[in-house]
Amino acid sequence: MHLDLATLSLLGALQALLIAPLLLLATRAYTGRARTSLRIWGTVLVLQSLGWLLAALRGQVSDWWSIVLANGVLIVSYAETARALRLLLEVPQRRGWLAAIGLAAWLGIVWFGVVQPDYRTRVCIAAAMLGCYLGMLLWPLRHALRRGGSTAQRVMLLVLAGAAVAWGLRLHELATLPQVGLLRPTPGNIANMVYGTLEPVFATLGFLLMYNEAAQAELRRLARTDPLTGTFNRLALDEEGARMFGTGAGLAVLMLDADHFKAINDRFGHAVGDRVLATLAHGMGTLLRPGDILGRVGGEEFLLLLPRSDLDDARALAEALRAHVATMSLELDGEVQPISVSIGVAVRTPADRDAAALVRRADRALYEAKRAGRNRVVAADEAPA
Ligand SMILES: Nc1nc2c(ncn2[C@@H]2O[C@H](COP(=O)(O)OP(=O)(O)OP(=O)(O)O)[C@@H](O)[C@H]2O)c(=O)[nH]1
Repeated sequence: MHLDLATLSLLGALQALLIAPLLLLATRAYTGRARTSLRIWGTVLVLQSLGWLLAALRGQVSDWWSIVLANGVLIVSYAETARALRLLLEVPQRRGWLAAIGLAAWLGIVWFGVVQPDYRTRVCIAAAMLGCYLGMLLWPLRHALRRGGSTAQRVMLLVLAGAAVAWGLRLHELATLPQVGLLRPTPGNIANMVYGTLEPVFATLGFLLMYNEAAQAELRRLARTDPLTGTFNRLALDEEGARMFGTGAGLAVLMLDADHFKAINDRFGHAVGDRVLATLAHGMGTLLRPGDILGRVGGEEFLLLLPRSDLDDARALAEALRAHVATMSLELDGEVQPISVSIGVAVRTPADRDAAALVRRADRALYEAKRAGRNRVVAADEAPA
């Protein structure tokens, strides 16, 4: 069987070129991080196809095209690949490092490509650069996989490992074969070209799987978040409440309600009222322990789930929250406006059948706190303090 490496390279270029517009078109339907990562990946494919095309023309066009420009374009595509994947892995971009590694490699390749031609040194430089980029992906991927990881991340790990193996073979040949060259049909070169030809499909599949996973996680986060305050919403509170109740451990629930909130809305307007709610949520959030769950159940009412807490813990936190809010001076339209919250507390008892029963008792305690004059804490089944 005769494998023509230039033809393989062209096939890789064609594949990447066919997939790229589909991805770039698809970006229109998305926003935010999802859109940015898809766009970067689409650009990566365009750059790769251009790079492979120029590389395939080695010997037929000047070295400035097939070495200097081809490598420059491919290096940018590898750096952008790392950027797109780091975006999906939610780790800092390190754009400075990506650019510095790419530039150093490109300068080295230009020097040993045009000024003092040396194929072996060029391949070593390219391998070192790819090694750095691979490291910048494998490190966060390893961390993600250690925390459980996902199928998509494992697929991406295989794709990256495939690239490392193909390059390892190429380096091995570089050290052992007397005659080397990009388009010589040696096993290492063939493995590299075959991998390079298939890579746009495999890597894009891995990327899309990871992308889909990140999009799902983002959707789930949005579906569980109250957009006004950034705290959990009722759906998340129901789920978390059921989960905490299901553990059988101690559980306390605080129902908090801003006092005379209607007056703030009436006087300063709904938009200012919204800002007050966000400030309240943020202020209360600063007093919570890891694992405590704060959410808005609606209007000016918040629910706080306190796992592994007894009545003393819950009352102490409720009192701290009440006191903290009472000292928050809100400057609204140039006026300092006092604000307070009333809080109902309930802790799990053997009679509670589910978390909802606990919430109902906290709600009744809150009603008692309001009735007793507001700005106070009342525990369920207790007389108002
Ligand atoms: N700005 C803003 N106001 C809201 C929102 N949801 C509900 N409200 C308002 O919150 C106010 C709640 O009023 P009430 O239920 O009478 O309670 P209150 O004035 O706080 O009085 P007490 O709870 O009895 O102390 C109403 O004016 C609602 O319009 C919201 O998302 N944003």
